[in-house]
Amino acid sequence: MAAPSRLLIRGGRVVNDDFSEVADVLVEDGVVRALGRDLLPPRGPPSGLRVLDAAGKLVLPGGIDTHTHMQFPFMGSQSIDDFHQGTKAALAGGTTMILDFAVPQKGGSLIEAFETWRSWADPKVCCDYSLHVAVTWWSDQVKEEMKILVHDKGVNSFKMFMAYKDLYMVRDLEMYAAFSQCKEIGAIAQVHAENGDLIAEGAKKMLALGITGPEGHELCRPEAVEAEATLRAITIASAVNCPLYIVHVMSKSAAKVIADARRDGKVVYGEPIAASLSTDGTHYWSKEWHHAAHHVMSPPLRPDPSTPDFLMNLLANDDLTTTGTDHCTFNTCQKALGKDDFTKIPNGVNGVEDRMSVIWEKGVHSGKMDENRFVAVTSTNAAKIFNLYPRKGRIAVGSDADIVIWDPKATRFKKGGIRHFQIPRLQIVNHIVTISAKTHHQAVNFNIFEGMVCHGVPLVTISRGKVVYEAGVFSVTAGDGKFIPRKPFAEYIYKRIKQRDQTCTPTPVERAPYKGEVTTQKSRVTKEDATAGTRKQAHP
Ligand SMILES: NC(=O)NCCC(=O)O
Ligand SMILES: [Zn+2]
Ligand SMILES: [Zn+2]
Repeated sequence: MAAPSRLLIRGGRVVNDDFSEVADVLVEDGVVRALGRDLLPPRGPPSGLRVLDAAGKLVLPGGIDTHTHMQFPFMGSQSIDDFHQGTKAALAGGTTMILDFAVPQKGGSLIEAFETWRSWADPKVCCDYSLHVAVTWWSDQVKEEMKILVHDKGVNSFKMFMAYKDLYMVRDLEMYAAFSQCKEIGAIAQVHAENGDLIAEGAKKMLALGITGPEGHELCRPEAVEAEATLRAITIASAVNCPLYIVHVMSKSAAKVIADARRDGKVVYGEPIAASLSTDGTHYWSKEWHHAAHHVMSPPLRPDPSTPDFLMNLLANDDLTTTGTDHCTFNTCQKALGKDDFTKIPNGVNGVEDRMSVIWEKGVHSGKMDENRFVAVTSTNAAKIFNLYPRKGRIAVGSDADIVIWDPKATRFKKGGIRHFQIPRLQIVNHIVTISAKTHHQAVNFNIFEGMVCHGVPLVTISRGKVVYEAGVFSVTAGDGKFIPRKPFAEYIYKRIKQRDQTCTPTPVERAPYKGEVTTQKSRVTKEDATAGTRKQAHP
């Protein structure tokens, strides 16, 4: 990346998760150097300082998308957004960091998977990124590799799949072992919570009924299948006092399980995604096969149309904590691998470019959350959980200058008549964005948010001090983004865990030794003994 420029973002309303204030932000060498009123000298900007006027706009920490799958080899295909186009699209939507997943095959090395993903991402990424690593099987080698990944490679989160039977699915005892190791090395356990056995049986049943279309995908994995696995994962994590993060919360039932667990004091976090917060599973019944197929993801979107509102309310009140997208895109011809059998449709939807505007629209514009909560759920909470805070997820002196100048007002430029202008590949009318596959920057040829009108618009995106996207134009090159290593034992999640280890570990009851008679133990109980025993009990 070219030498970071000096920037002064002037007069905007700086929004953090806990506080908003009108202030200038001075950016130098990729970080925030100063924050305050009237930072511009009265004689004007010194040479080499670019001034961005943010009056009337919001100045937000860049978004952190906690869940993406760029160029993921999956279900006989590879997701079409690679680390280049996918991260460029992220920047256009106001997201300045993604957390992607390195996923080894069963029996494969976690470290090799991690290095493979790095070799794909490093030369291509346009925004900063980090990697979660999946645990798809269990052995001493996996246990050791988790430790190495944490100590030497900057990983502090491991994901277990409870679904995708025979591919990635792990069983309860494997999860117990993996969660125990996470706790030992200071990582957070993540789960894709769905009962893989029930799904496999349900899928057979649907196919036997002649249901081969995308509706079969939802029918074989109803809400209870997600809720049961969510509760099971929380129960296992709680048994080993390990912090747990439930990825892609898709249903009201699963969200209720998480909310109940949090109210019970469990250290568990739920991540709804842009899709589950704004659209629903009625699309699976569309008469257009390609339309229905483009919504196929796991867990599925829910046919209950009250789901998005419900999840957004829980996100607003902290029952749910972060937001991702599970951005894992496949073009129509790739989805068509499953044209005769829904189980073969590559799973995944878009969202990396859309998340910020969608959550603004459905969360803030709707009145469910304020601008500070918006920042909490789109960046700060993720930064805290994954130990990136306050480098990321905050605008403060010393933080990385990952900043978005955000226009929250639909008609602020209007002075008589509609100001309607078109800038390359982004259609804005009075700064209202209408999402469309025709104008988005994502590689995929379909957008599940097609036609959604959003009032919150990223005008300028700044990545580590450099303006990378402005008025529809990119100034970024593949490889400009950086891998951001993460340290273990994030205080935000581990303070409670450590304290509980000290104070909540069971201790034996101190009592005088039993001095009475003890029956002799027999190596094998005969039928006569058993009968005699029963008689003895019945007539003491
Ligand atoms: N979610 C999905 O459908 N595709 C990506 C893989 C996963 O996260 O389960
Ligand atoms: Zn998943
Ligand atoms: Zn995923």
